[in-house]
Amino acid sequence: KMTEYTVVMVRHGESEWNKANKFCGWFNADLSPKGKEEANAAGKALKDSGYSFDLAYTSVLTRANETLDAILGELGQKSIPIKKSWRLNERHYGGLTGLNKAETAKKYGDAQVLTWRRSFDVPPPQMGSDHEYYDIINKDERYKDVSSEDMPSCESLELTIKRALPYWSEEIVPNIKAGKKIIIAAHGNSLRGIVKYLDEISDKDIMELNLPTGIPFYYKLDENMKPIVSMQFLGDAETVAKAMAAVAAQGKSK
Ligand SMILES: O=C(O)[C@H](O)COP(=O)(O)O
Repeated sequence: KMTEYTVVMVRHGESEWNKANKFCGWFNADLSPKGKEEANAAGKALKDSGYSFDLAYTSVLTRANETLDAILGELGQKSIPIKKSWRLNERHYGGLTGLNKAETAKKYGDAQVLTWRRSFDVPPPQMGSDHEYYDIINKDERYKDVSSEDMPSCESLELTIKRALPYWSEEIVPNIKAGKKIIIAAHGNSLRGIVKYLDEISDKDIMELNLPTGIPFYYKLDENMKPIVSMQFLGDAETVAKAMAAVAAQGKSK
């Protein structure tokens, strides 16, 4: 029989800054009440489908951590090991952090905002040390072990992939291959990076992918980590499509 590994991924539930339609990135926004419900529902959906996990991965951002906790709570699996890494963080939104996405589109145009949000290699403007959120992010204890070379001031998807993939390949993959059942609770763009890599999506086609909040999806991978089954959401197709379209629309002026 062919070796087959299942890995589950989930973008955190709606955050307070998703709700306010603000560029968030490395700002540590909390889950909104709706986001907490989404996280619980994600856990229930996984439970109903018979999932259990041996090991969980998440970023160092509270919205992803709390989503994971809610899921593991629903599964009755709060005691499995949880590994956190800044390498699974959302992409760093640089100078855009804290700006309203629709207002930014009004000011700079929908095309510019689409480039900032979804292009492969165009980073947003840098976050300077005079930025409102610079100290809050850069002096945060959770980054005390991140070297100054690794600490971003803005990230394109390409740069996000460059720091997320080593964690996937060197930390997560060996545990998948060891037979551990794994869940990764992370972010729209860090997960888009992993998905792009797994499915070999082109730099152009990845622009179209908008991950919804709080809906788990799974991959089935062969022994070379090539997808046998790609990105299957635990939710009906129409709900998923609507949630994806809503994410895409966040960056439009109206
Ligand atoms: O960081 C953010 O603002 C969101 O979590 C992801 O944003 P995006 O969908 O605009 O890339």
